[in-house]
Amino acid sequence: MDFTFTPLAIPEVLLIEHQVARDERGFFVESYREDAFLRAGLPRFVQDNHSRSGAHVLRGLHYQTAPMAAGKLVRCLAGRVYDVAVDLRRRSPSYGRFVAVELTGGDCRMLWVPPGFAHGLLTLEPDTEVAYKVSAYYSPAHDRALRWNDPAIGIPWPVADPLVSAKDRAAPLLAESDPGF
Ligand SMILES: Cc1cn([C@H]2C[C@H](O)[C@@H](COP(=O)(O)OP(=O)(O)O[C@H]3O[C@H](C)C(=O)[C@H](O)[C@H]3O)O2)c(=O)[nH]c1=O
Repeated sequence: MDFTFTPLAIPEVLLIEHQVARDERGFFVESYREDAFLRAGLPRFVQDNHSRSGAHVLRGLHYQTAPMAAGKLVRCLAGRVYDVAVDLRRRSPSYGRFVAVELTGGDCRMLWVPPGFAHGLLTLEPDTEVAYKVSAYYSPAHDRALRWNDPAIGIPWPVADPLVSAKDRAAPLLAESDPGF
């Protein structure tokens, strides 16, 4: 099965689509092939994550600092998410800008969020499940958060008052942070 890798408005962030084998039983996909992803310039992955959330839950904006900066290959398994990547690379022309896509369970699309970007997601339906591969192990010492509703980033989250963890509610603004990329 083939994959297509489409650069978004910030070209390092990719929307990845793949073929689907559908029949009367349902569907089958190859959701990942190392050879195709390495050929597309993505790194190898070392950890798989999976979260389930109720509706209108916002997780993020999160990133890990060097040398544990992690790229994330995000896929929605069930429900619907508004998924966001924020460019934290100081010398990038798109520093502080974001790209957002909506992913739904079974839509067979994934988002590649490279190292150097913060990632956040807002669930739009109950029992939404997201699975994502990461290119660096979780490291609490390098785990950082940015304020989800930082006006300097200006993400138009589709829900005004989502459920956000205490840690994320207390996250610093971009202007108060030094992600170091
Ligand atoms: C990320 C992570 C967390 N944890 C532990 C730490 C906490 O005890 C618990 C929940 O962690 P946290 O509240 O950081 O989980 P999320 O808010 O879903 O954060 C994630 O969601 C946003 C959208 C991301 O992009 C990151 O992958 C990740 O930060 O799992 C682990 O044990 N391993 C891990 O890799």
